[in-house]
Formats: sequence, C-alpha cells, structure tokens
Amino acid sequence: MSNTLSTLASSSDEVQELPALTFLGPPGTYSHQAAFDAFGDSVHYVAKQTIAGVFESLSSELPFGIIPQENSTNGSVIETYNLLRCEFVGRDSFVRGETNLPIKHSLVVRQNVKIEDIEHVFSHEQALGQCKAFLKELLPRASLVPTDSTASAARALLNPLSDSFDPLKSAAICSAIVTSLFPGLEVLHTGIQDGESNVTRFYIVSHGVDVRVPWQTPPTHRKRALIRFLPDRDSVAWDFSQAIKALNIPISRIDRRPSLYSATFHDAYFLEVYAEGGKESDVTWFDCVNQAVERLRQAGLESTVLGIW
Ligand SMILES: O=C(O)C(=O)Cc1ccccc1
Repeated sequence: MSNTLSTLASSSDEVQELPALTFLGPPGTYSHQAAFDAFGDSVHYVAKQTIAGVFESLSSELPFGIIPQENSTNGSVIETYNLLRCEFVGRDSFVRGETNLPIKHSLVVRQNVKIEDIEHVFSHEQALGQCKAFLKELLPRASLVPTDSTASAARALLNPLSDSFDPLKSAAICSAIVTSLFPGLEVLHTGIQDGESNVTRFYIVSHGVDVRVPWQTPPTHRKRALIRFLPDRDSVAWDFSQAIKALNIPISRIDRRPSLYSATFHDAYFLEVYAEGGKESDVTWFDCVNQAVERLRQAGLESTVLGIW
C-alpha cells in the first residue's frame, strides 16, 4: 500500500512517455486506486475534476480513462450512464474493460474536529449513498453535500469552496488514504459503509477502438459487450421482449436513462451482454455482437455498440 500511496501522490505531476490514463481526481479517489491496481506503472495518470471531464477529455493524447459504473450496495452510477447516452460514445470512445475495487469508507475531518461538531458531510453522491446507515445513526441532523469526488470532498475541508460551510463543522466521506495525501486531516471513523461487502465496478474506456489497453492485471476472461438502443420515438407502445428476441445473446444487466431526445418518457437502454460459453475467439465475439446489433436495427431500434471486451 505504501508503494501505491507514493505513486498516487506523485503520479499526476510527472510527464512521461507512457500512455496517459485519466481518472476522477484529485489523487486519492477510489477511481485513482482502481486505476492503479489495474494499470500500475504502465500509464501516467491525469486527474480530471468530474466523470464527464474524464470521458470528454479522451483523445489521442489521453487515450485511456477509468469511470465508476456500478456499486454493489448503491447501484448504477447515474452520471456515467448519462454520459453513455452521448453520441460520441460508440463513435469516438469505447468501453474496453472492467475492474472491481472493494471500498472501505472513512469519515474524515480537520484535526481535532469531534463527531458532535459535525453539521455538514461532503462526498460524492455514491459514497453518501453507501453510508446511509452510519449517517442515519450517528449524524442524523447533518446536511449531506454532494461533491465531484470523495477526495475533492476531503480537499474542501482544507480549502473551503464557499463561506456557507465552516470546515470545523464539516466532515468528508472518502478513503483513509487522503489523510496521507492532504496533511491536516484525520480519520474519525472507518469502515462506515453499509453492509459487509461494498464493491465498485469501473469501466476502462479508450479513445478509438483499436488502441491496445496496457493491462497490468489480467482482465476478466468472460467476453462482454455493452450495447445502447433507443426505441422509435413515435411508437406509442413498444414491446421490450422484441428487443430481447432480436438480440438473442445472454444479457447480464439492463440500465435505462431518459434519452437525450425531447420525446416524453423516451428512454435509452443499456444492455451488457456476454458470450455464452465464454470460449469464442475475439473475432467470433466481435462478429456475434455486431450481428446482434444489426438484428436490433432491423427491428427498428436505433442501436450502437458502446464497447466490446
Ligand atoms: O469519488 C471517488 O472517489 C470516485 O472514484 C467515485 C466513487 C465514489 C464512491 C465509491 C466508488 C467510486
């Protein structure tokens, strides 16, 4: 872990010849830790302020990114699915892999702040959602303030973003690692997440579909793909089972967000699919996914492959 820590602390500033990977910063976020676990020293790390900033900065200079996709206790990461609706995903940027990180949250404060002083709790909305039981029991009257990331919540305790919050009456929910990265902070409680197991799954994304992903840890062996489709905007009633029939490959998860079109209750659907036997060659799996998308199009659905891995 100390190796991880020194890298987390220094990585963003170094200019190297290695390919760049962008993550939701600042250093010390869970995204940063998940990226480091998967990529180690094979990339150089570039922090962005928001998940949208990660996605939108992908380019030939910044070919890789990592974005949180789902948490085992708090569900889908809404900001990520909202971005997956955008046209550039599946055209310029693609999902190329996944990695899991077990998450242990801590309640972090400025040194000497006590639990009874706390009136405001800052964190990423996912972290606030993953610590509901702790917050209800120990800080039932605190206002919950969403921030761009867990580490930016911790940083806000030292450099307050506005005069409306007194940092001596505030706390952040984040990884305990931030107390080493931002001196002046301390952990008041640790292991405050709901439930025994709290795991976040991240998508690895790339600019272009051909760039080789420099994995340090083996990617999952199951072949997967992410497909987005939208029903016809004018159809009054449409039958979801037709899409499933047309797809005709196993589906492991379905997400739905309001589409970017102005049609009322018109949604974009995201289906994660996988290779049945898992033994197909990459070429066979690629063909299988593209044929499935073609069948969806023939069934009248606007469909795009957002990633294959
Ligand atoms: O804010 C972070 O640290 C992130 O990487 C997003 C997030 C927040 C909570 C759990 C997992 C990922």
